[in-house]
Amino acid sequence: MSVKINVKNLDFYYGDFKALNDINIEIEEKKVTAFIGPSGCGKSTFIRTMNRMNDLIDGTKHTGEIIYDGQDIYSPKVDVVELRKKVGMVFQKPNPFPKSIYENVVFGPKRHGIKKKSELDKIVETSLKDAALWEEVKDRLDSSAWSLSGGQQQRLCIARALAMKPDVLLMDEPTSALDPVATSKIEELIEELKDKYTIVIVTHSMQQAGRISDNTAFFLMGNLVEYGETSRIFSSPEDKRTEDYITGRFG
Ligand SMILES: Nc1ncnc2c1ncn2[C@@H]1O[C@H](COP(=O)(O)OP(=O)(O)OP(=O)(O)O)[C@@H](O)[C@H]1O
Repeated sequence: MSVKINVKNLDFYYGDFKALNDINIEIEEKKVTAFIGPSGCGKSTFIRTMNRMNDLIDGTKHTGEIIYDGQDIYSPKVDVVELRKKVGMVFQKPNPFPKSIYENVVFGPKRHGIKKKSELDKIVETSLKDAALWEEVKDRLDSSAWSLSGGQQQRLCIARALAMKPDVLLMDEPTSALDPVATSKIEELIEELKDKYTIVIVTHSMQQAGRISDNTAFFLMGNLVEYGETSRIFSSPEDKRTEDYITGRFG
């Protein structure tokens, strides 16, 4: 197995509150890793540390390391803008910009200095194809992104992340605001994307984790209780707390 992100002894604090406690995990390359656990256990906090989105919140601090591409992402040598380009993120609620479909996809590449129309056109087509949205929007690229359905908007947000040519895609409950049909489209898409990208997904749905992930990590009150192959975690969990959670006996 090839490790893409190696987290070592990570503690994370909001002010005095310790939200993550001594997390150690190896995220496998080109696999889907699901984070599950009850509300407030630290799943979102943890996924947000992986591209330093928590830096935007005042009063946070951490100890430990997140090794990506051979170095700690919190090292002063790391350029956060470059890091977020390589480790892209898709959020719970689709959040396209109030711009056209085309402009949403090229937003990042343009900010990174790509100006040539032919190059931008190519990025739009490739990213939308990879996000399984091209066929639905190719004749209306100039329409507002807000004219799309929720599921289409979320695929557009995935296309927007893919336009940056990321290496890792972090998804924080990407289907929680979507209906079952749109959800299954995103799940199919994730299945396809893992050929090219390392994917980490936070999900409230154990069924979803079971359907789409290769590995599952179960969190409880800031601790990583158990981590392993999804089929094993769901069929024979080693920790009683994992078993209670996946069988619905938790709490
Ligand atoms: N910006 C913040 N400031 C202070 N505390 C926070 C902040 N964000 C999260 N927390 C706290 O950190 C803990 C973990 O929250 P987090 O959102 O990571 O959990 P979660 O497992 O993703 O929950 P959910 O499934 O409900 O989204 C919670 O106790 C939460 O109240």
